[in-house]
Amino acid sequence: MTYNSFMFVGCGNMGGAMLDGWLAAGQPASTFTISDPYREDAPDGVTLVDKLPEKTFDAVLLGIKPHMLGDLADDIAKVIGPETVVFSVLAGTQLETLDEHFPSSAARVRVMPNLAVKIGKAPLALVESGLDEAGRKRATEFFSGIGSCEWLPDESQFDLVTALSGSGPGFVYRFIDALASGAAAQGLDEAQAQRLAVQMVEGAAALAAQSEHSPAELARRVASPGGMTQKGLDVLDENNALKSLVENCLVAARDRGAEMAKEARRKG
Ligand SMILES: NC(=O)C1=CN([C@@H]2O[C@H](COP(=O)(O)OP(=O)(O)OC[C@H]3O[C@@H](n4cnc5c(N)ncnc54)[C@H](O)[C@@H]3O)[C@@H](O)[C@H]2O)C=CC1
Ligand SMILES: O=C(O)[C@@H]1CCC=N1
Repeated sequence: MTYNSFMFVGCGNMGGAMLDGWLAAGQPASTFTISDPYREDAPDGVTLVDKLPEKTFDAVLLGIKPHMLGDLADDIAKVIGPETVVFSVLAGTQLETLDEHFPSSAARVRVMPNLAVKIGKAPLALVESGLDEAGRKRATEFFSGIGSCEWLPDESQFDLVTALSGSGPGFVYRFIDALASGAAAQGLDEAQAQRLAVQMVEGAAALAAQSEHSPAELARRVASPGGMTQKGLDVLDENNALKSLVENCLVAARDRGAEMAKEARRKG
């Protein structure tokens, strides 16, 4: 199921990755329009406009930076009619803010993707205001082309989910980089260390996704008693070092979401 006319307002890293993902999943290019003044081109068949047209769309996806919404909302409202579903990937921008800016839309949906939408492998957290059952089904089918949908019952954990699955790739890339640079510091060729680290994480994640065992159990299975892995895990586990570092990282990212929500309300 699709939206016959789908507008991206802002199509940079995130919007662009979503568009690439939908095109790769077989969505017709002709259904997509991009409004992004800094974009010079669009994929074949996708319409690029230099200002918002005088017509409404079935769906509008906000892919701008969160702090821009207050200034742009009145202009964006021109492409939103009573049938339009507004999707927002804006970190920290709450449904209440979207409801205030776009009261005449059919529904507002916060979506938290990550850059893996480009290859159809992102977790997508969604929470909505105003969607009926059919609208929810349509959104689920459409977004399933670029990842797997997880609807949340309300917004209370949305910032935490953003930290986990939206920001998460950034944290994982940092860990991969630390593995590669640690091995390089110990004498391995830098490029080879990076290749090994990336392939190892790709395979480990794919296996965890298929496995009947939890990640904790899988770690236990890698570590032979008295062997090498256990010695390494002991370093990560000493004083709960890795777990508390990662929890602090998630909390810091989550709490920034609440600050951004306040900033967005002030600008609205
Ligand atoms: N980058 C990521 O991994 C993720 C980003 N997000 C959210 O995605 C949104 C966009 O982030 P990125 O794509 O990373 O930033 P970005 O800077 O790459 O994209 C923003 C786009 O907005 C465009 N833009 C600027 N002024 C505009 C205007 N007046 N009208 C239309 N477009 C305009 C820019 O040219 C740019 O292409 C943010 O709200 C962020 O919270 C959410 C999840 C993950
Ligand atoms: O850093 C940010 O604010 C956004 C949210 C998730 C990923 N990027």
